[in-house]
Amino acid sequence: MKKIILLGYMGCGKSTIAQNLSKITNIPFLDLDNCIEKKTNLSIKEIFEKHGEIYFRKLEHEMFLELIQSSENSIIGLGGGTPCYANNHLLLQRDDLTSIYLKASIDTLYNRLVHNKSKRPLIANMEEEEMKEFIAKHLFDRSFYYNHAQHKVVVDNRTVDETVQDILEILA
Ligand SMILES: Nc1ncnc2c1ncn2[C@@H]1O[C@H](COP(=O)(O)OP(=O)(O)OP(=O)(O)O)[C@@H](O)[C@H]1O
Ligand SMILES: O=C(O)C1=C[C@@H](O)[C@@H](O)[C@H](O)C1
Ligand SMILES: [Mg+2]
Repeated sequence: MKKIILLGYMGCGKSTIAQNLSKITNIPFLDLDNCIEKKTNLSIKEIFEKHGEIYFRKLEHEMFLELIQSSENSIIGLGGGTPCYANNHLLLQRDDLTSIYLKASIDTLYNRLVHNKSKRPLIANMEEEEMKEFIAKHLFDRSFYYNHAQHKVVVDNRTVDETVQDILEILA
């Protein structure tokens, strides 16, 4: 069985969907952000604060490689920016992986992130008014990388269960 990679913008539901997919399929779930936190013993927020984003992107690339090179079956939830740095987007196309972009609109992302931004360093200090414009621009820049995924699932107006079903159809 190929490793399943879920990717997409912050708040698109990678961690939530991966956890639910894991319960149904019995395939273990690994969250790339959590793996980095465990390895460094620091939160993502602390890594950004203490060492800066470039250092985080290096750790992220190394952890991504480590996870896809292991022989274990797994569902891997990437960080929101993982495909956009260090040529990670090219790894999404490997034959031994199934990569799935969870595609959410600007409105869906804004509504999910606006009250839940403190653990996300890129938006933590932003006023609500500037957040929507930031998400719109950022998503536009990042879509090029996200679109390298082998599959795309639109998550707007879908429940967690519906999105999990959409993914199961891709895997069937
Ligand atoms: N239909 C849905 N599918 C997925 N998540 C949903 C849905 N409806 C609401 N949510 C909520 O949206 C949020 C999605 O956040 P989640 O942490 O899963 O995203 P993420 O893509 O892992 O973000 P990050 O890149 O910041 O780790 C959660 O609070 C989740 O409960
Ligand atoms: O979108 C991003 O660049 C990020 C998303 C999170 O998952 C974390 O990986 C970190 O906060 C950076
Ligand atoms: Mg997550």
